[in-house]
Amino acid sequence: MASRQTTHYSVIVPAYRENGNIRPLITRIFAALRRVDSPVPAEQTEVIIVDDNSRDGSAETVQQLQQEGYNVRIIVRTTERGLSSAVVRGFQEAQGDNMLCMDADLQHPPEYVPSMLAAMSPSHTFVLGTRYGKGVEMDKDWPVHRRIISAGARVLALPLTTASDPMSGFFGIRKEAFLKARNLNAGGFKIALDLLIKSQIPPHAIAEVPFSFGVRAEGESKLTGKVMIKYLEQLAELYWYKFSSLLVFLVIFLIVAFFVLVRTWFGSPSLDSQQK
Ligand SMILES: Nc1nc2c(ncn2[C@@H]2O[C@H](COP(=O)(O)OP(=O)(O)O[C@H]3O[C@H](CO)[C@@H](O)[C@H](O)[C@@H]3O)[C@@H](O)[C@H]2O)c(=O)[nH]1
Repeated sequence: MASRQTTHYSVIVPAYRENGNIRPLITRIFAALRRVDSPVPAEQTEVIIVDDNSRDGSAETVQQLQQEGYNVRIIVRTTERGLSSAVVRGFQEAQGDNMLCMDADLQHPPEYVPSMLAAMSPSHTFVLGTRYGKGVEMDKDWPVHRRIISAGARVLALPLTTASDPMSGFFGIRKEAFLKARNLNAGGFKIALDLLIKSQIPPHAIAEVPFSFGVRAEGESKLTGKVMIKYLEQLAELYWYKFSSLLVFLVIFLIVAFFVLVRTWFGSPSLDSQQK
């Protein structure tokens, strides 16, 4: 197992009832990292699974994988729940400077992990796996309603960021950028969007990596109506976060402009009228 000092790369996997996907995920990540052409050494990479007390054998599977020599550990949370807060916890625990987040369900291709990890640097502090890049095709089995929800969610976020797919759950951030973020929204699913704004990632610091979003290998999606409502709440908060100072400036400007106009229209009392 890699020692604390040599872990430069961390992969964070939020997981809830994903036991069936954990073994193929971990073995495929490390197979990709062990390839001779991998830009990132497997020995310098850790995987952290943040599980919300699934009680489906996930912890035992991780234990077996550890015994087989894989650098993977599991954090089992018993008092907290939720995808975004699980990702934040993983980032807090990560030892690496380059931190990647991906789903457990193999919708994010594990073979992309080495290049995604390597894409982060002090000048590219954010890497985004995008489903809207050139030549990317959505899996034809991806349900129509999910495509519509995804497109709608993306349009609503357009004024907030230049990133092409801020809804993506396949993204990475450098530790120093993550540490800049304050008051992260730990509810809902859209932690990448929150980080892009609250870590103040400039457009030129975002490296985008196009990938094809597959369908779930096993288990069920946890994206419910409640998660979508949480997204709308999050958007309202982010709009306020990003545009409130502009709004205050605009209001002050309008008030000043109003008084200037009133003064110009009605004029100040002339000297003549004052002398009368
Ligand atoms: N620890 C923890 N993990 C969770 C929870 N809810 C979901 N997860 C884990 O988070 C990952 C994504 O959850 P899914 O339920 O599979 O989400 P999805 O519907 O496929 O949505 C994905 O794609 C969206 C884009 O369409 C993304 O916006 C979203 O973030 C996610 O990546 C999976 O590994 C899942 O086990 C939770 O409450 N706690």
